[in-house]
Amino acid sequence: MITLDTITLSFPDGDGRLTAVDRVSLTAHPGTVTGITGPSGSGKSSLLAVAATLIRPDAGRVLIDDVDATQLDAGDATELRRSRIGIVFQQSNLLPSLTATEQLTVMNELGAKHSRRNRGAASARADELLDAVGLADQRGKRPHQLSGGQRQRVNIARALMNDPSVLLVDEPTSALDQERGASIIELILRLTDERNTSTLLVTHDLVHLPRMHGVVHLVDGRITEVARAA
Ligand SMILES: Nc1ncnc2c1ncn2[C@@H]1O[C@H](COP(=O)(O)OP(=O)(O)OP(=O)(O)O)[C@@H](O)[C@H]1O
Repeated sequence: MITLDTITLSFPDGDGRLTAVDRVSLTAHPGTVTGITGPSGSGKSSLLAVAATLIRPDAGRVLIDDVDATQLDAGDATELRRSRIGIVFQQSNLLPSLTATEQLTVMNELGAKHSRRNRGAASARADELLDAVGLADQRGKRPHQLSGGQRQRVNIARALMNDPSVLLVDEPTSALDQERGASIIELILRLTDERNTSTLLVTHDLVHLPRMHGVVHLVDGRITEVARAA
């Protein structure tokens, strides 16, 4: 579970500061996808970066399974991120020289020390996840040999490698056509259900929102609207 409690985040802006996220609170429960939407510059990616413990907010708490990440030192926050949080960035950041399987197994090396798998178990886990995202027959391919949709599936599988309880996804459909985008959203919904993750999904694509369990709408860093469970 993830709770963002009264998060405020600002950036230096000329002589003053620009408030990118303004007192935002939300909770995502296991097995649900909460959509975060809003116009360009409304703070969606900034909010996700705070949820990912990549940026410390000016104020507010980030509770990951009841641990307040904002109170941890950098090392413990990194450990928490690696063990509990899966992140799918907007830009595919797959490593060009690695096969799909290796993109996942390398995450095992980076995972929290106490939960690291041995090589065989990591490889079996990678196979199982690539199977789950529909890439069982593409395991040996490198990013340039995969389509945009397939690369996004590898990204999603990779984010799940270390059994996160929280899954954070930034604009997963932006580089895809409508049909492929819709199938990526369906995949995230299914994996959220099967793996019981608390998922936050940033999208500006309104067509996907009815499929989400909850939706928050941001304008100028503030929540202006909450639909359903969020
Ligand atoms: N590192 C930064 N330094 C300064 N200002 C920033 C930084 N990151 C974001 N901002 C500003 O914070 C505000 C929110 O940006 P953010 O990227 O979170 O919006 P967004 O809703 O994700 O936009 P988009 O849909 O275009 O990706 C914007 O005004 C942006 O210019």
